[in-house]
Amino acid sequence: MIEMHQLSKRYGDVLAVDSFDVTIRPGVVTGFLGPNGAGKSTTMRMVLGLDTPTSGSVLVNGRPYRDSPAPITEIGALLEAKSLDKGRSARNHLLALGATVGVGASRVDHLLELVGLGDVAHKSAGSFSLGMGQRLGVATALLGDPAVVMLDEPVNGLDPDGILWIRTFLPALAAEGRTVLLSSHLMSEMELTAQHLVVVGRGRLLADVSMAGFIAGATTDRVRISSPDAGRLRELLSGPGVTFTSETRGELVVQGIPVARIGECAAQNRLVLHALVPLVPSLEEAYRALTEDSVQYHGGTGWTVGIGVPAPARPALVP
Ligand SMILES: Nc1ncnc2c1ncn2[C@@H]1O[C@H](COP(=O)(O)OP(=O)(O)OP(=O)(O)O)[C@@H](O)[C@H]1O
Repeated sequence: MIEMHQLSKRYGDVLAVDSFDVTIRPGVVTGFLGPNGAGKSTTMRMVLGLDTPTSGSVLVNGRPYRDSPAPITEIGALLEAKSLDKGRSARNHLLALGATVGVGASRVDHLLELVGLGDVAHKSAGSFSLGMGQRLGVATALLGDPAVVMLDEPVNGLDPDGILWIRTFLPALAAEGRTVLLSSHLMSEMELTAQHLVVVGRGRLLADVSMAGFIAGATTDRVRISSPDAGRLRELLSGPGVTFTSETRGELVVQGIPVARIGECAAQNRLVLHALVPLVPSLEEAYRALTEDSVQYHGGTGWTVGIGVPAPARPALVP
């Protein structure tokens, strides 16, 4: 378990982490989300004792990580996949690290197989692709069979097979009773992997809530209509504030008009409906709605972050 108590970090004028009160619990994968510069890496560095909090504290399994008598069994982390001795083979890299903490060859070989590097165990880690380096980083994090696993962007550079592996592997680690904290900018993967979310923006805690609660709190007013009279319905529903975001033969997605009004309109005009479905937002839509005010670094394409509609009132996302 990771417990943050009023955890804060200031770099000069920048309050990178502002009074986080968060507990990352065992048994589930917790996703750590936030725009660039939100404070995720700073938080993870403080968890590991690599950065000292300006104020507040963070405990790993009940004590500061620096005070742990057997740190490698407390927490395994992947922060920078390429921080390894590139001259060594993958196996020798793990053996060298393992030797400092009493982990032997059989566990190293088991881990290499587990992360899919068994066939290249004797290749130089310096020749590894980004994705292979990520796999080796995950193996390194797991060397000490740690109770807490913390991975920063582990999916970065992985091929589809590797992405699928992370998607099943991390929930399996959590199901064993471990605490798993995962940061990623890949929303679709996060939605499939994490059961709980901690969302930060500009150093502030924006949400600490279950995945289901997060998505349920962000309603969209998009409705999918399937009807042989789709063209006529479109004419009748058109008006100020109403947009049609997708249209194929016999199907419309309309935004800006309540679902009940659409049904009434169809009934009044004796139009046949095959389906009238309020659309559930994706994690990406829910995330953008919550963080659109917290994005500091916008691209220069004229594209606006956010889903184009005002964020609806949402239930509290921080306990
Ligand atoms: N060593 C440092 N010195 C000064 N400022 C720093 C330092 N580390 C981070 N910052 C600042 O703290 C803020 C939070 O940075 P951090 O790297 O924690 O964000 P992040 O959420 O991990 O971003 P990203 O998603 O881009 O990795 C940023 O404004 C960053 O510029």
